[in-house]
Amino acid sequence: MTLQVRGLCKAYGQVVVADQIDLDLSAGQCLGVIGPNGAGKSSLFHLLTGTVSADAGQIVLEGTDISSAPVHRRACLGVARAFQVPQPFGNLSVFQNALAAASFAGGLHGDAAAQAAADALRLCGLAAAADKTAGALPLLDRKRLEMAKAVASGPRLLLLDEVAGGLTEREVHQMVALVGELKQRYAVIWIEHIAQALRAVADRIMVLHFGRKLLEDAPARVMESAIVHEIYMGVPANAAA
Ligand SMILES: Nc1ncnc2c1ncn2[C@@H]1O[C@H](COP(=O)(O)OP(=O)(O)OP(=O)(O)O)[C@@H](O)[C@H]1O
Repeated sequence: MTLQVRGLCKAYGQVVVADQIDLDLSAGQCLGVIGPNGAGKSSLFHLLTGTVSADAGQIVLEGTDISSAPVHRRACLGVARAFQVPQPFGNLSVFQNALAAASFAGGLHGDAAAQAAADALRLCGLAAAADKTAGALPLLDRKRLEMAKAVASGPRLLLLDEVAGGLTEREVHQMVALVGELKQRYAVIWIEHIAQALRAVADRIMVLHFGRKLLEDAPARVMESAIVHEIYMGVPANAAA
């Protein structure tokens, strides 16, 4: 098991962002995460990466308890995140961006870092763009680079934060194909508002609301569930029965 989370809790005063969250995820699996604005989706990623510390609960990555580990330690152990808004070093080349991720987040040096960067670019469809200036890439390629940086760091757990947001329908298909490739190697958690993208690649979808896991099930069952209709469309669960 790549990731085991037990009883994860976090509140900011009265605002509960994680309420006894349990998760189990293995390499080869993609867990989709949905929920209305403020449900606690981004907070879950902050708690997993360590940018925010939990009030209670346990996070175990490949058998190592990382609950109290700082951000850089978790990154070296294999927690990687691709952000919704790509944040490349705009003046550096695509390759240099991937190399920086392999070096600083992945802890690699010399040839090993260069190899990891090249492999990540190839996997993410950016090999031909390696020498381009990162800031000049079109949006889909900037998103690919965001994923490649995460891959170059040597992840075990890949956290994808709305990586399909802002893309055209055709580009969303390409992103789905890429996530499908990545999940064959890593455990993937994907926060995404685009339902058909999650349906296409997620093995399970978790629904968060006020920090609580309301549901975790196969995508089709989640999308058809009365709970999801209620929290997104205001249709009372008992009215759908
Ligand atoms: N540092 C903080 N201090 C106080 N409240 C916070 C803090 N970070 C998040 N919150 C609150 O916690 C709640 C959950 O926020 P979070 O960003 O996790 O939600 P989300 O599901 O990712 O929402 P969205 O879809 O809008 O990105 C929100 O009400 C937010 O205002």
